[in-house]
Amino acid sequence: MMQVLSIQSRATTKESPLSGKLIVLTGPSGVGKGTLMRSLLQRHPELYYSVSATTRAPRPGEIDGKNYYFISRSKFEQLLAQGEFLESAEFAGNYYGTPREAVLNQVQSGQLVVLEIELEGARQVRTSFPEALSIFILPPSFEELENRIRGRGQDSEEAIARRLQRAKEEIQAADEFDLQIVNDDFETALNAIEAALFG
Ligand SMILES: Nc1nc2c(ncn2[C@@H]2O[C@H](COP(=O)(O)OP(=O)(O)O)[C@@H](O)[C@H]2O)c(=O)[nH]1
Ligand SMILES: Nc1ncnc2c1ncn2[C@@H]1O[C@H](COP(=O)(O)OP(=O)(O)O)[C@@H](O)[C@H]1O
Repeated sequence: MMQVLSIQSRATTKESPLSGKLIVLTGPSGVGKGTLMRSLLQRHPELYYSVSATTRAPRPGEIDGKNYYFISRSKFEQLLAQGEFLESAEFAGNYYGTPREAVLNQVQSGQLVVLEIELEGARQVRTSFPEALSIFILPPSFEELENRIRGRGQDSEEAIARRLQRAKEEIQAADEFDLQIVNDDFETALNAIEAALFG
């Protein structure tokens, strides 16, 4: 369960200068972000992967505190009101948010911190952390995206429909990001992310 973090006082909307590096990874549901992140973390365990809070129910195999902090809507709204999130958004009927203090501490201690977040959250981070590196993961085609989200077998028909509708809007925004990487061949995409992070 996520600890309620100490309240951060913020004089300005811009966060303090960073000594580490913040990376934002965004892409439509089902494109392969989670799979890419798991492989990247296996190659680079020194990366700090920001665990988000969400009101979505856990999928089979998802662990509280590892994949997400799974919390109630009232808890999420309490944390949001207390300014505990670096960014937050509603996506497909659930809330998602990045714990502010954990991320700031890690970046300010010189870590490479990865946020795997959707488009609205990425836009908020772009405002408060203009120096963050933002990467958008694209599917090779919309049909392939649908095949993957169905193939994953973890979303209801209603959830799939909502996610695919949102995916059309998100893909239109890909050019807002510093880098667009097509996740067609998995290893190629993984190597491209690695090259972006480590040069
Ligand atoms: N804004 C924001 N989006 C998040 C956060 N955590 C996860 N997301 C995004 O929420 C969307 C839905 O995530 P999830 O329910 O795990 O579904 P999936 O993308 O199909 O695996 C994805 O685009 C995630 O990248 C967060 O803390 N903030
Ligand atoms: N390059 C790829 N080619 C084919 N299938 C992929 C590829 N990358 C991921 N997948 C599969 O697509 C599905 C969705 O991947 P996932 O990582 O859950 O997406 P996201 O986290 O973006 O929602 C999973 O079944 C995953 O194994």
